[in-house]
Amino acid sequence: MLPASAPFPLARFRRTRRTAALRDLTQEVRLSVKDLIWPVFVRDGANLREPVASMPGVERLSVDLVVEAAAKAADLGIPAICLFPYTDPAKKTADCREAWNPENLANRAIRAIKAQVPEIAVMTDVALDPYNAHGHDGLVVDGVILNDETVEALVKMALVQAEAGADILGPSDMMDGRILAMRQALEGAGHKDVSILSYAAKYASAFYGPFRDAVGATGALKGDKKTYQMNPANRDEALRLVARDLAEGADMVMVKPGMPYLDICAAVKQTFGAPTFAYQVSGEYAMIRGAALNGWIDGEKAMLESLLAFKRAGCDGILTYFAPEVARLLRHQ
Ligand SMILES: NCc1[nH]cc(CCC(=O)O)c1CC(=O)O
Repeated sequence: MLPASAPFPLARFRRTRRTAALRDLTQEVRLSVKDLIWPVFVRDGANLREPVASMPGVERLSVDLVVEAAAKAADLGIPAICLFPYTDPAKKTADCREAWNPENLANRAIRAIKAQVPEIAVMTDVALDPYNAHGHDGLVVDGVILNDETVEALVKMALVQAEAGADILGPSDMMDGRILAMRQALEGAGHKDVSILSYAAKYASAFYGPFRDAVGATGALKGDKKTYQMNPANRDEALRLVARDLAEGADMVMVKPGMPYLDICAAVKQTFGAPTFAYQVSGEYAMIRGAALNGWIDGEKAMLESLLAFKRAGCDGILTYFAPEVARLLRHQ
């Protein structure tokens, strides 16, 4: 459809921009607190908060403080929180067994939040990178990231997360076949109502740098993730991956990173009409926050504009480290 318009001066586009009321009336998409998923970093200990140097304003929180943060997020109306553990290096092993320890940090955090703030949806990260010393999302043998063996490990990890009470599993590993394997295992174990939000189109991106700092994986990563994460040049492949993951039983899909991949967000939503999310990743956060802290841009306006752009692209929601701040700003709009 080509939007119709009369020739000038019959059409004057500035008429509907003249006042705030007219601009509000003709606004096409809106950002709501209900669109937000808040990623948080969890660490061991009690009453501990630790700043993440490359993400000013973001902290790693001990489980007790994550529960408090979840309660605040729920009060603000944020529907979901997504947990990323900062794992004790002593617990990292080649076989990644801490990943399916029911008492690991992530699972303790899930249980604590669900016990005290049941109304907020808890999303997890399903990938092995917090649990091995090399920082890869899968099992590594002789420098090769194994696919099928990793999928078996991810299934065990997914099951303990579901057991701990997770509402949404977030496989971020980019192995092939993991959605079907997880979905079948969940059905078999009686977790038929646990959702999977597949990181379906996840690109091998430089924008994850600050996150790897936050989870303590920066120095550790050997090489890069290009044999499993996508080539930033590819668009058709993203659509094939989304089709595949939906066919394997994903309830929702994600494009990641966000801002440099809005074309992919739009194509995914238009093609499949499935619940589509974007992850405004750590490097995107750092760019906006860093420029704002230097006085180079208006941070609040830039964060709101960046998130509105995801809605315009067709996303149903956004994972963003700005979630609580944005929720507060939206209350006063
Ligand atoms: N399983 C790894 C994972 N899960 C989420 C992110 C990145 C999130 C961000 O940058 O904010 C990453 C990093 C990576 O793939 O190396």
